[in-house]
Amino acid sequence: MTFNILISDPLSEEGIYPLRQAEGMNIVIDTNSTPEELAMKIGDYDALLVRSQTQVTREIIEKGTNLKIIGRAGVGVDNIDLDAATERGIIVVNAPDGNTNSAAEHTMAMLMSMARKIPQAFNSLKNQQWDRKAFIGVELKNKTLGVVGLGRIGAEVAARAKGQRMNVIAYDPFLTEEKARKLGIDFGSVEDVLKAADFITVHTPLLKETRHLINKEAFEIMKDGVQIINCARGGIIDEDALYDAIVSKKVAGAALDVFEQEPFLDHKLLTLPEVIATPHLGASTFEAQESVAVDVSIDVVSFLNGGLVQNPVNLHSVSKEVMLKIAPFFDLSEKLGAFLSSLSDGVIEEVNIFYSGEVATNDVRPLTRNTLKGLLKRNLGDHVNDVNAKFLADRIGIKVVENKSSTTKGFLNLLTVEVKTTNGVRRVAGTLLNGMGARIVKVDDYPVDVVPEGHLLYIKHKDQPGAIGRVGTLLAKENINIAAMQVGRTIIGGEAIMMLTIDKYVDNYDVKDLVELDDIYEAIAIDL
Ligand SMILES: NC(=O)C1=CN([C@@H]2O[C@H](COP(=O)(O)OP(=O)(O)OC[C@H]3O[C@@H](n4cnc5c(N)ncnc54)[C@H](O)[C@@H]3O)[C@@H](O)[C@H]2O)C=CC1
Ligand SMILES: O=C(O)CCC(=O)C(=O)O
Repeated sequence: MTFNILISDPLSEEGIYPLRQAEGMNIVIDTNSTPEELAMKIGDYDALLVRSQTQVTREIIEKGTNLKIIGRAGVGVDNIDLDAATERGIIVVNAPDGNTNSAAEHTMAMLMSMARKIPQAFNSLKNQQWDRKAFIGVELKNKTLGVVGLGRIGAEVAARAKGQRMNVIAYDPFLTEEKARKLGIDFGSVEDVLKAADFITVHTPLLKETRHLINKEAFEIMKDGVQIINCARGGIIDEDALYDAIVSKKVAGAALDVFEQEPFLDHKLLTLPEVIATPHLGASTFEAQESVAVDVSIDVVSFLNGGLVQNPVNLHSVSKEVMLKIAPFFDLSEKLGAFLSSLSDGVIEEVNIFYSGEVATNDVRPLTRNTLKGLLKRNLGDHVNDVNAKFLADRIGIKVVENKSSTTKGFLNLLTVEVKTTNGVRRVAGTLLNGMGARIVKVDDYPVDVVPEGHLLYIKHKDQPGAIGRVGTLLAKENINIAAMQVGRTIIGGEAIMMLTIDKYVDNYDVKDLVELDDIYEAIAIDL
């Protein structure tokens, strides 16, 4: 099988080695297309690899009819319409660790350059001026660095600033007093950080909550003469407010690697001598570029070959150890969902999934997604996958509830799926038998022992002599051969079920005559 891979931003050639080495990867590097051209050709590709320049808009994603995976060689995914990708079942992966060090080093380079006015002094010297008075800087030692966002990069910057003998105060929604103490830094609210700092550096993603986090009001509570760094994302700082704060001398310096609109050639902030800037170079080192390209290439190859990914962005991930424990249940969970999609009728309102036994001690969300995939595929088609199954269930208005119990009767592990529809409740339970594979062990309240694969027939009947014979005779007339059969009942002479494995595909129309027979109540074809 051959996969077409489009690389639309410059990626490190060494970094894409895992792609080049993998079998069946047809790699096209095209970094010059306009958005319109990209939209025209994206339909030919299975995977798209980008850095921050390509805007992967909803339009491009919707035209990517064969697209299965988008790889972002870097951290920020604000250039990718994640909702559109999720809706279409396209997985987005990134490379969150590969450029942390480079971005932290760039932040420190910007901090020091700004504090000592190095770019301004260099420019002056190039203009043949030997001016030693205009470029008096400030020391970092004993000054306070305020870090807003203490994630991977923020934490690295904080550690380096301490090496410069700075005091560090940080705010991050996940930062506790204890963690701060361990790192040897102070912690406080955003306001505390803004009020205390001589230098402020932001390291959050650009989100609704962080857009213009540093705005006019924020500048007002800062110390006079504060200096600001943004090597995270344009838009976290309100550029108009920053301009005014510099002009009014509230802010003595700004070091910017990222901007609200990129790329640009003219920017009003660059007319101010207090501002130094780089064109989004935080991750631009050989090491970082190789590392991020390797990370996404490995994920793309693995995913296209049916394997797991390390850094999914629009899919909840679990650790490798958990994945190893729950992976044996993947197929069973999807089959239980598929079984119920045939067994139940009416509009699905609620899905309850009960995990019992050892499996329940793990994070089972990937299994829940798989169950939903099996359940929804019959009506929504093959585009339902791990990425969009939960999204689609939510959109349709299906309530999904996970229930866990570490004990179970009889089986080491038991997965029970219950579907409530406008017509009632149906339930199926399955397990993995040691060395014997998956089994369906209960349908509604009836115990059975059925291998969940192939063409199955579920028949509900009265538990009395002759019922099985009548079913066999009618199926023989239709040339439907029975390969295996299981009968389950709760009380003698009451209602019972037959689970038949048959040798050919049939649909409910093919078996409609069964329910005309005496004492046969339901006959449903189930294809797994
Ligand atoms: N200039 C460049 O070339 C590069 C820029 N970046 C950008 O740097 C930023 C940080 O990247 P990482 O450290 O890898 O991300 P990360 O996910 O490790 O850290 C982000 C932190 O921001 C925190 N946060 C979220 N909302 C917040 C809020 N309202 N206030 C304070 N903190 C908040 C999060 O809790 C998290 O700890 C991202 O925007 C990323 O895109 C990353 C690499 C290179
Ligand atoms: O690809 C790049 O150079 C930008 C890196 C970046 O901004 C990120 O990883 O968030």
